[in-house]
Amino acid sequence: MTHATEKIAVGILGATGTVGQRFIQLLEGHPYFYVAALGASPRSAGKAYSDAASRSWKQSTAIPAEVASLIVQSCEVQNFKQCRVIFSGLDSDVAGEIETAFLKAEFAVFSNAKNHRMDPIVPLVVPVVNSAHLDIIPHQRSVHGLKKGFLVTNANCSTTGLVVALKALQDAFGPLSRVVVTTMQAISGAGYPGVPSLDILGNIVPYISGEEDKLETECAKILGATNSDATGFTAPAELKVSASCNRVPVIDGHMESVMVEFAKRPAPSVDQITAALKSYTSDAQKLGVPSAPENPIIVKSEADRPQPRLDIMVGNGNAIAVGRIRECNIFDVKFSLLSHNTILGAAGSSIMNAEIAVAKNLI
Ligand SMILES: NC(=O)C1=CN([C@@H]2O[C@H](COP(=O)(O)OP(=O)(O)OC[C@H]3O[C@@H](n4cnc5c(N)ncnc54)[C@H](OP(=O)(O)O)[C@@H]3O)[C@@H](O)[C@H]2O)C=CC1
Ligand SMILES: N[C@@H](CC(=O)OP(=O)(O)O)C(=O)O
Repeated sequence: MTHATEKIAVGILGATGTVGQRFIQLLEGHPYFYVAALGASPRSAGKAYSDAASRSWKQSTAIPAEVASLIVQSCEVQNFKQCRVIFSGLDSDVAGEIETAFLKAEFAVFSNAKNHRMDPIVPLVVPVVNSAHLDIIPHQRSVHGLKKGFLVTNANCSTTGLVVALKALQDAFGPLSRVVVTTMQAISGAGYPGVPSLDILGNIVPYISGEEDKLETECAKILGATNSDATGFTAPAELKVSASCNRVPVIDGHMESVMVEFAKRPAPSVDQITAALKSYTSDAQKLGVPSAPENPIIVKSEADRPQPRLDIMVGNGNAIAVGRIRECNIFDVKFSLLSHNTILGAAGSSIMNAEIAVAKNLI
């Protein structure tokens, strides 16, 4: 059989960027999807992908041959008619309007950009945490008068790693009251060409524009639930998150130092917390989608782990690594976590969300 009869045609918007490239790499040989169209800015439109991305391609695998020769399109709906699914890695300066146009044209849109994340009828889904939030899609469709189209967003990449651990703790021990997180974020988080080498080599920059606000607001939406008629989301009342974000000279992988306080007393012990993190499972696993990691959380027992260079590919980049779980003399527990910012933190989550949407017959 041909691709078209076996697999679902997908388009990638922002295909030349850091996230777009990761989509192309992860979709090579994907069992459900094949790349049928690519979009980027007017600077790239009209060129073969291999020419448009010749300088910016930074993946450790080559551009797949069937993608290299595709002509990059401008991000207009009529250029993607053959696609059912749109993965967006668009710059947030343009993502809002372009993604809305694709939604209204009945595409299933999976976005990495911040623009629609806090929209009250858009699910903000980390696939190993809250895929149940896809239940709002029938309501979203009815609001927009759509039959097949919908829009799902991923979280900010630092939020993504954090909420996996927080969800495991919330499921096991009830509501969390306070979370303090300090991030050490890789330069690939800033896209390409990103942070100038003179700013980051041998240095740490204690500021990432807008990042702390996103961590502080997105966690509550993700850790909340859909309301009883699946027309909105309710956030956990108790949760307060405070974030401090830093850019560090690491290529891929966001590390986070996390302190957590539980709402209920007495707080669980370090052993109970460790066991809960190790045994955490997600709906993505239960649905058996191809990208779901066997264990969403890998607990490292060595005193000096996780580390980006050694642990970044846990679960093929779709799990998080947690270590240094210990008592905290201000809150209840503290630990370090690591997640892949362009896999689980971006393209990998979008792809797993789309796999889940297929499993739930939304596509
Ligand atoms: N990098 C990461 O770790 C994460 C990124 N994100 C989000 O994902 C999105 C992409 O990020 P990233 O890949 O890092 O960014 P990049 O800057 O590397 O890529 C941006 C992409 O957007 C395209 N683009 C820019 N302007 C336009 C335009 N006017 N019309 C159409 N396309 C345009 C670019 O095309 P061209 O090459 O032609 O200029 C490029 O393909 C952003 O919204 C970002 O916030 C989310 C989570 C993690
Ligand atoms: N701001 C993140 C990446 C990103 O683009 O996030 P967002 O999609 O929330 O703007 C980083 O710099 O590491």
